[in-house]
Amino acid sequence: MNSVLLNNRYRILQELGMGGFGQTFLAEDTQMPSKRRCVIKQLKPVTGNPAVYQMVQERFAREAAVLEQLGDGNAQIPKLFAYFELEGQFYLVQEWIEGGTLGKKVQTVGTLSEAEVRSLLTKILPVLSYVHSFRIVHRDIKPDNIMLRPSNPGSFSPGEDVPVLIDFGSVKETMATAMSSSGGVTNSIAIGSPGFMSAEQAAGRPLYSSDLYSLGLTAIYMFTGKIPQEFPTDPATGEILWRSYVPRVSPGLAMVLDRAIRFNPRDRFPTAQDMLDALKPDVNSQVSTVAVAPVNRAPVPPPSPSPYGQSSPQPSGISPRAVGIAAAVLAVSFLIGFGITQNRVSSDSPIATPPANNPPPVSPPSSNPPPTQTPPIISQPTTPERPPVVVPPEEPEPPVVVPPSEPEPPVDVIPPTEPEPPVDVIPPTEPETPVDVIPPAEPETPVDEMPPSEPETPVDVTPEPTEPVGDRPTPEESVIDYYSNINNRDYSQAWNQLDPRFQTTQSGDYNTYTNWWDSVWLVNVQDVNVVASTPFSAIVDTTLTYTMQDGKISDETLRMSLIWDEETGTWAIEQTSRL
Ligand SMILES: Nc1ncnc2c1ncn2[C@@H]1O[C@H](COP(=O)(O)OP(=O)(O)OP(=O)(O)O)[C@@H](O)[C@H]1O
Repeated sequence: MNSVLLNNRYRILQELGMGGFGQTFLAEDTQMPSKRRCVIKQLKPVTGNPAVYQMVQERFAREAAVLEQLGDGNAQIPKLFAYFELEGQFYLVQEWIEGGTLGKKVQTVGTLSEAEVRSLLTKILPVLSYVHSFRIVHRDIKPDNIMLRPSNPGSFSPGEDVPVLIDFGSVKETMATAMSSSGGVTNSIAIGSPGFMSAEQAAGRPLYSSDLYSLGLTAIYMFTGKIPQEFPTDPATGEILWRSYVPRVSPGLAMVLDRAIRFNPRDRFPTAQDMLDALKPDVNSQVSTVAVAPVNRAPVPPPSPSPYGQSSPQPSGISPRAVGIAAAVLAVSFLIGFGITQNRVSSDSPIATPPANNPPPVSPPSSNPPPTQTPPIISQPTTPERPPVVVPPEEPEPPVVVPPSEPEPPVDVIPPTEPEPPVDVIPPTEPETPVDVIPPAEPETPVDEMPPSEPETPVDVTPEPTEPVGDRPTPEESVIDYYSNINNRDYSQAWNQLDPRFQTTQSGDYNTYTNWWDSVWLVNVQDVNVVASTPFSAIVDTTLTYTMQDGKISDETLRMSLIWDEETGTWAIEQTSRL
């Protein structure tokens, strides 16, 4: 392969890694005067279906645009130099980051001191904050995906390392696009790395705080050289019990890490900035006691291949209990069901929908009869008089850089938060077969591979996925984005994805809407299937699994009517009804 120029331009110098979606190479760009080095990431889509492949192509182009934007705006994210498609495979050409990964460093020089851990966290959190401001969840924060670039190349001074985030999950997720057995679009696996991945992310619904969870476990790895699966968990709460392995950590930092890795996202820091603030000595006096723990410079055993072929650090001997923890997370995934994963809550993404059947337009599931709804009929083309996007008064429209809007963590852990139903709305009843998913039960069989979300071989497309018009989002994408907003507690964005008529006639008011959704911990989109569509309207059947705050789970399928709003360039949810 050395003599061959990839895309008539890039000379492959060396393979850097091989993962579940392809390979990563170090290459030189023969069309640059300097023959500068670059990293080429080759990605193979999982689908063999031509219709899905076209969708992958389009998503890949969009994700590449996001990666370009991210890399251009932050020195701690590799720049995207180019992207292309060749013989059915997709390629990203990225800036080569000098240095090694954090995982490699711990393996070679040993665990880090508290000062070093703090320093790295303080340098990484602003990058995560930046990434989240683009409404993107990285989804694969772990020691092997943090490069340490010496600030002074040539000298290796641990304190001066600048962490660089590599390997964003969104592109891999795009490659995982597949056709579900019902003909809808789905993702075949959850993206992330077992152990470092939170339960909600394993279930296909990553939140901003999922990255903070992974970062917290990465920090604990820096301290201990142990991957998350090596720690026991509290059987009652699901929390990872790591403190006894780092006896000399200062209480302040221990508290920060404890909160970052809480099982329930509501108990974590809502934003990267919050976590950064908590690390500052002036905010948390306990943190000011920087206990410099003696550094164990004994190298950590080298990693063995992870399920995705990534060089995740692995224990030399994983205890059965540790394996059980990983399996527990995956068990939760199974319980909730792997669904369509849309990590990026794109600003160009329209559409949203509340669980139809319920009272308020955007509310949690219920087994009660839904309010009478108009039968699903393809709606009229968008009326020119359609009012502009309504911004709820309670939550002003986020600024250009949209901050993550996860809810403030409650004081208590996983409180039953069934809100009072609105007067004119039938409250959702308890799901018939509640399943306890918080905390995860110890699974019987350890699983160290991500299971495919769609167990059956995909069936041919019926009907074809909607054809995007230009850069228009598809109805499927819009539905997915809507629920991503719900899961990210970005209610104002979700509310704006409802047609104004739907807002007033079905949802009651914005407060009702948010109260209802607050009773839902996670909505997992299992399947999105376009039943009929025109350029102006679409009927979409969406199968959802709701995990309530109290751990109960219920499923429902909604028939959603979407209309195209030319003014905002988005699909709006006009009405929903339960099938
Ligand atoms: N921009 C970069 N600069 C320098 N080295 C990089 C860069 N990107 C990746 N690498 C190196 O290549 C290795 C493998 O890359 P990467 O993690 O992106 O893919 P992978 O492990 O092959 O598969 P997967 O995408 O499934 O994780 C990394 O661990 C890192 O050492």
